[in-house]
Amino acid sequence: MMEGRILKALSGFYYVDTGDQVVTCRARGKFRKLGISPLVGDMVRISQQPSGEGMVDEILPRKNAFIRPSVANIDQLVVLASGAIPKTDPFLIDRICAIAALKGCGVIILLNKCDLDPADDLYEIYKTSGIPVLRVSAETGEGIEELKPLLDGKLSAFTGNSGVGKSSVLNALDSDFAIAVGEVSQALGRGRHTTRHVELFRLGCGGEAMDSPGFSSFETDEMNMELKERLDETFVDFAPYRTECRYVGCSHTKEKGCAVLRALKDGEIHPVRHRSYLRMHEDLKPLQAWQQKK
Ligand SMILES: Nc1nc2c(ncn2[C@@H]2O[C@H](COP(=O)(O)OP(=O)(O)OP(=O)(O)O)[C@@H](O)[C@H]2O)c(=O)[nH]1
Ligand SMILES: [Zn+2]
Repeated sequence: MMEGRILKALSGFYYVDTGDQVVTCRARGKFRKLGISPLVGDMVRISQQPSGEGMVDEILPRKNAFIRPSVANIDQLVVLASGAIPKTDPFLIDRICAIAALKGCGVIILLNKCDLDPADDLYEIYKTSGIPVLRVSAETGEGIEELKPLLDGKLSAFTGNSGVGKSSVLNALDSDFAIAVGEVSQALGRGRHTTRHVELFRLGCGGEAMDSPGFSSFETDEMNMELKERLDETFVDFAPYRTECRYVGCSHTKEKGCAVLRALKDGEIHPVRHRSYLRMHEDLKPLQAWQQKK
């Protein structure tokens, strides 16, 4: 009996890192009967069959799980953004941050391509939000050393709009990343941009990371009743105010005596953050309990 983390799931095989080796495993039939599939990021108990084949016997309790990409136990989302082309819409960042908060995941915002553009607007928005924000450049290496300790000991999922530099930053952190990803693509006979699977990569500086472009499809998959009910909790910058509103259940949209709106007026909450909140609040409005999947 060994324990390890699933690094990769491909064609019914699970690649489990036990610390000193990566064991290729199949999953016990009971999981399918129970309707559970082991996910990348899962901590599992495995055993070795007499034939030498590994078997996933048990999935240890998950900290969290995501639908697309289907991964588990993410400690933090590293949200890449850029002030240069492609310029990042703060609404994308805010949606990701809200869902991360809902799932008990940390967030770091990286303003990449700062060699081209310092992304002052984005920096202003997040500086006061309580979400760590760091300027980096995969090109010049700026900020990369400061980033390393923030990743150490954690499982981080790198996300952000296409072309923002996720792979480039991962390469700047550890040049073996490109090689590891390249090998997989070659084995599959297609480029990495078309590969659909997710894979964890162990960074030389400590920590594990995954490149997960799929997280931009968050808005459709993870916009659910729970988010609707807890939306204001997921805006960490509202935390000091949202319990101070005059009315219990205040929606922080137009109520009299709303402490969030007061903080907005006083400049304590950035207007762009509150605008994102209003937009999400509107988007979630039509969602009814009966529409919930599963
Ligand atoms: N000047 C500059 N260019 C960068 C930087 N980071 C990435 N790039 C360039 O931006 C382009 C996109 O970078 P990628 O790392 O492929 O972006 P990605 O986010 O992984 O893109 P997808 O895989 O499409 O999601 C490439 O041409 C990079 O060379 C940077 O810090 N500065
Ligand atoms: Zn309020």
